[in-house]
Amino acid sequence: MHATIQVNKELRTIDLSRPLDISIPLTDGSKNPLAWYLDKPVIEPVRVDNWVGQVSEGASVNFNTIRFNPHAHGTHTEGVGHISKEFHSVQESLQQFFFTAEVISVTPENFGEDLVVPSAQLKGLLQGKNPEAVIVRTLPNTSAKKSKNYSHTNWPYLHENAAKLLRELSVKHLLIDLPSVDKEKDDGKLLAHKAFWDYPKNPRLDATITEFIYVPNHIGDGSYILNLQTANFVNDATPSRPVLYKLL
Ligand SMILES: N[C@@H](CC(=O)c1ccccc1NC=O)C(=O)O
Repeated sequence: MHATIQVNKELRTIDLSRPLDISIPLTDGSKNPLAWYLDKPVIEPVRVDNWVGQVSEGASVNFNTIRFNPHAHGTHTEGVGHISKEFHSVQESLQQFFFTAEVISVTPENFGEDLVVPSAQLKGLLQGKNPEAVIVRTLPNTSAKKSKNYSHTNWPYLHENAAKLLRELSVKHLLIDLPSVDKEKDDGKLLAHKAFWDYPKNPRLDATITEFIYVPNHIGDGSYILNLQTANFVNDATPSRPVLYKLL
């Protein structure tokens, strides 16, 4: 099924039968990716007295309870409520689900002991484009990202000015293939989160950050339509499933 959509004044076509999924599936397996010092998710049948919620154990249905953390266990989308004193559900920040998007591949640069994506690199890669969403793939891009335990690894992060640049370009949705856009252990500074959301000065309630995506190498850099869907959890963050469609 093809859909023709109007993007600004141009008509563009996408093929809905060719979704490019850039989420990481959440499982209770030992290969599920991890961060923030948590153990893997738990998916287990409900047990009440002698009853086990599993068809192979005699129940009529499979009836699992899932225990997981959206920030630690895979692809998730968050709003400014992730860092604010006041409660804000990410759902307040995501009320439309299709966006113009640009995939860029960045090479984090040495910065003291850290690897950082500087503003100038983002600026160069965006080539003056003005998408609603920017999808950041960090290089090297290996499939090990889908099953990595990131705890205590000091992963690469966006320089505060890189996040600020995206805000100044009015980018509403920032997606990245790391557990956080910020440094793992930063004493709570969260500089890139704050710069992107303009928090606390002028909090951007209509902007989201999606972390822990994986952009397979067969998806080239360039322009796409992004469908960003989440489970409807009322929380600062929720598991999400970003899907790209190539512009034909
Ligand atoms: N970088 C922060 C910690 C942080 O961001 C964080 C810590 C535990 C669980 C989740 C965190 N951030 C998640 O998005 C710090 O070092 O204080």
